[in-house]
Amino acid sequence: TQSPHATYMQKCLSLAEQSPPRPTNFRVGAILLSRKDNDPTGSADQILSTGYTMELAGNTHAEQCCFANFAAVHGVPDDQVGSVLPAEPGRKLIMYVTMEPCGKRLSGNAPCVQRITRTRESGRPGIQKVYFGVKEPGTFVGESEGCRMLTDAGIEWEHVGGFEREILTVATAGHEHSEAEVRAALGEGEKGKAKE
Ligand SMILES: Nc1nc(=O)c(N)c(NC[C@H](O)[C@H](O)[C@H](O)COP(=O)(O)O)[nH]1
Ligand SMILES: [Zn+2]
Repeated sequence: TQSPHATYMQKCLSLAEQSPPRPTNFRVGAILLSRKDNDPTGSADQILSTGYTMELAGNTHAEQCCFANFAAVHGVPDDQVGSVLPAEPGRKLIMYVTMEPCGKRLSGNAPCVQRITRTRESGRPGIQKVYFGVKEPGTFVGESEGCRMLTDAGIEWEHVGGFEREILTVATAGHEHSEAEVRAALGEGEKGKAKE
């Protein structure tokens, strides 16, 4: 059975390409969906929302826009999105995102891992699993904390391989040394050469 992860990662990449390039963040795309239990091909998936970096006004992240878009459709403020996300038995909420959700932001705005964990408040199941295409490169915050924080919050995560170079190229398009950053993140920097 063909897993749906690659298809969704490519959809997230298309979303990320709509993000305006900036030197101060990464261009990322995110999809929120509801998946029926024991449906490995995602044949019964229901897409609930999508988002990309700076889709909404201000210094907004893809995951943040994904939640904000859903909250807007349901007439609640962003920080109450958990109260309107579906909580159906036999289905799970899943997020696909091109880059590991941030655990820390230089701007000091609420990190996306916090926004994801908050969907599990007041007894609602919220987001159960996050699939991402690359770990966050060290450009802004050094060693990324997102995965560890998701695990600490009891949220599963999984890396979907195969799109690293494309994801990083799109993510860093607004950066002055994008190519070097991509090579470094892929481990093709000085260290990489030594291995050859
Ligand atoms: N997963 C993820 N989705 C995004 O949409 C996005 N822009 C980032 N980027 C992570 C990076 O760590 C922060 O962009 C910098 O730390 C700057 O912080 P601000 O974005 O200004 O709050 N990460
Ligand atoms: Zn974020």
